[in-house]
Amino acid sequence: MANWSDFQYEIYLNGLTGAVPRLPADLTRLGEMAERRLGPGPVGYVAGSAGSGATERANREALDRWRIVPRMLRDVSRRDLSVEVLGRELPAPLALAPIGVLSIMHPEAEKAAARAAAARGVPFILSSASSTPMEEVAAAMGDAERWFQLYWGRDREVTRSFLSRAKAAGFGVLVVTLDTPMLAWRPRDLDQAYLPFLYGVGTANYFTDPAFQAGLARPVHEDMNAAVLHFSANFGDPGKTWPDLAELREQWDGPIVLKGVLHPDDARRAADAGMDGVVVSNHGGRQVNGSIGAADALPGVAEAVGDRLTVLFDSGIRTGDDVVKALALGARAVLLGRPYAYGLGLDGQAGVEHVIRCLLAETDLTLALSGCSGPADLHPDLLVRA
Ligand SMILES: Cc1cc2nc3c(=O)[nH]c(=O)nc-3n(C[C@H](O)[C@H](O)[C@H](O)COP(=O)(O)O)c2cc1C
Ligand SMILES: O=C(O)C(=O)c1ccccc1
Repeated sequence: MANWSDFQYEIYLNGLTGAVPRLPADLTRLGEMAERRLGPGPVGYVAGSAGSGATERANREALDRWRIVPRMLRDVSRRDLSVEVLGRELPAPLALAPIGVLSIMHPEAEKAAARAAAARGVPFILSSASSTPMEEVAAAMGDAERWFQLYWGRDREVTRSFLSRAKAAGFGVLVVTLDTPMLAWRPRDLDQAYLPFLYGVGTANYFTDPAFQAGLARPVHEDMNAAVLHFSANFGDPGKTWPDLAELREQWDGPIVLKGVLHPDDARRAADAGMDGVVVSNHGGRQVNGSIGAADALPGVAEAVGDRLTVLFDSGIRTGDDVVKALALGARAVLLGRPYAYGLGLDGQAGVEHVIRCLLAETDLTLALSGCSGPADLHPDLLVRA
C-alpha cells in the first residue's frame, strides 16, 4: 500500500486545478467549525465533558508534556504503519472509537462513519448505543474489520442477545466499556437539558432486540416513553464486579478488550480474568472529572501488563505526534473519538475519511522526520518531559 503521507501530495496536486480541501488539515479546528455549522444541542453533546472539563484538559496536557526528540540519518525511505492487533493485521495503529448516537451529527450516522473506516481499512468500533442497528452497519461495511462495543447492562438476556447478534453480523472483537455504568455530571448537556436518548436516539440495537422487547409491557412503537425508560434503566449496571467477567468470557469466543482502565492493578485483573486487551481511556474526559490524564496513566498500565495484554489508548488524540507519543508510551494502537464525529457532522463519509487520512498522513510524516520507519521503532526513549 502507498504511504499514508501521499495524501499530502494529493492535496497539493489537486490545488493545481484550484481545489482546496473542504475541511482543515489541522484536526483541532474541526470542533469550532462544527460549533458554527451544527446545532448547539448535538455539538454540545459531542464536545462536552464531565464537570469543569479539568480531565478533558488534562488529556491534552498529559500528551503535551511529552516532547519528541527526533533522530537523524536513519534511512526512513521505506515506511510501514501496519501493526498486528489482537491477531489482526491493521494498515495503521488506529481504530475509530465507539461513539453512540451519531445520528445527531449526520443522517447517515454510523453507516457513513463505518464506510469511511472500511474504505481506509481502519477498524470501526460500533457502540451498543448506536442510532443504527448493528446488522445494518455490518451490511454497509462488506467484510471490513468491525468490533462491537458493549454497554454491559443489567439484563443478562439482552447482553447475551447482543453478543450473538454481533457475532452473527461479523463483529470480531468485543470491547466492554467499564467506565460508564451511568452518565457523569455533564454541565453542558444539563444547561441545555439535552439528552439524545430522550428522543429515542441511541436505542436502535435495543429496540430491535427480542430480549429487550420481552422486557416491555407493550411494543416499542405503542409506548415509546416506556421503552426509553426501560432502556435508561438497563443500559448500565453499577453492580457489576470482576468475577462477572467470567460470564462474558464464556459467551464470546473472540478477543475481549476492557475499555476505561486507568489503574495498573485493574489492568492486571483484566489479564487474570482472561481478557485479551485494555483501552487506557478516561472516556475523553466525559466521566470522572478530576481523573488522571489518560496519557499519564498509559506508562503504568503498559509496564504492568504490556507483556500479557494488548494495550490500546484513547482520550485526547488529535494529531500525528499524539499517535507517535501514545505508541512510544506503550500503546499498540490508538482510538480516535471526537474528531471523526465532527468530520461526520461536517461532511458525512467524506469528512470521516478526511480525518482518518490527515491523522495518518501526519503520523507517517512525524515518524519519518523523527527517524522511525514504523510503530516497532517507537520506544519511550524517543520522548522527553517538557
Ligand atoms: C459523543 C460521544 C459519545 C460516546 N459514546 C461512547 C459509547 O457509546 N461507548 C463508549 O465506549 N465510548 C463512548 N464515547 C467515548 C469514546 O469511545 C472515546 O473514549 C473518547 O471519545 C476518546 O476521547 P477523544 O474524544 O478525546 O478522542 C463517546 C464519546 C463521545 C464524544
Ligand atoms: O456520551 C457518552 O460518552 C457515552 O458514552 C454514551 C453513552 C450512552 C449512549 C450514548 C453515548
